[in-house]
Amino acid sequence: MTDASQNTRAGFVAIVGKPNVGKSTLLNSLLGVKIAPTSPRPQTTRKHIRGIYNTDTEQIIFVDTPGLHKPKDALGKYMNNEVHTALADVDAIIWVVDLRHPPTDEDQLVARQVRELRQPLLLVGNKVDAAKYPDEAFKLYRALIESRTGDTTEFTLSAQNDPVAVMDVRTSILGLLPENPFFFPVGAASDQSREQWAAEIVREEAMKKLRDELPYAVATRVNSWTERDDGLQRIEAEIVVEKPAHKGMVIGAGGKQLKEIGQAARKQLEVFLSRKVYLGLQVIVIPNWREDTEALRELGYE
Ligand SMILES: Nc1nc2c(ncn2[C@@H]2O[C@H](COP(=O)(O)OP(=O)(O)OP(=O)(O)O)[C@@H](O)[C@H]2O)c(=O)[nH]1
Repeated sequence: MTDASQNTRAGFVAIVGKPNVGKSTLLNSLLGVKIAPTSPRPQTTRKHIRGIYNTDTEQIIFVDTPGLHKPKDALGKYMNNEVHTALADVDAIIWVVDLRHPPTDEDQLVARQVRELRQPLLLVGNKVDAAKYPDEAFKLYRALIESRTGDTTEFTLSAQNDPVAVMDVRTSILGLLPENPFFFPVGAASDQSREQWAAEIVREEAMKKLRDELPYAVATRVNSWTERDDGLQRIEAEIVVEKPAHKGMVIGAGGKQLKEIGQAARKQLEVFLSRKVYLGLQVIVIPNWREDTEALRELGYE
């Protein structure tokens, strides 16, 4: 009998870091395909999204954690729980920091978590392309975890436009994988359903357009997805807001903003699906959904 586990190595890797440092961007480059949503606003990644990288004999399962922050409401608490769950049982941790700035309180919070963990750590100093004093900044981040006992490997890079450096990170991770059979069938790129993926793209585009506090009160879901004989993908989605007053803000004067959100999302979906897409978008109100455990579950935050 052949035992696949003799020849294969596989493991889980968590990506941590405060909001907006480039975790999703790094994950996307590590995978080579777009999985997690990226946008210029912090806290875009609310879901526990995994991406999987396969070679013939190796499998890396990435756990993309939401930004660590001080919980303000039920959603915030959910997010911090996610971070703990993600870190408890992984084989390696990638901590992403933004080299454009020295560490903040939020980085200290992440560092406190990372310090306690014995797994190998990859400290990734990101956005070096836009950093004035990257070496000085890196020193300050390194100092936050001086007392750590586990191995630390350091990288300075630009997740956005330095694929060669990102490949070094991936090679380093591959070297850390324990002997294991594959956890997921080869060919699986993500454990998200296509509906969840499309909903994230709609949310990403909505958040780019919306201003101030509103984006954090926006959730999205896809209610139906059908394929016509000619290949057209018909997707019906909802943007969920928590107050009636927010509805109009999302729709915009004469429906202009909703139309723009829909167009931008449709374009993205068409690129990734290589198919024509019809995207139907509705805005609905679920009062205070962020405080409502039931609604959070319904919207996929569990
Ligand atoms: N200049 C520069 N910007 C980058 C780089 N990597 C990411 N960014 C930008 O930083 C912003 C945040 O990137 P994300 O990947 O969404 O960050 P994140 O850490 O996943 O954010 P959250 O989901 O809020 O936790 C986006 O506007 C990215 O385009 C980089 O290497 N250089």
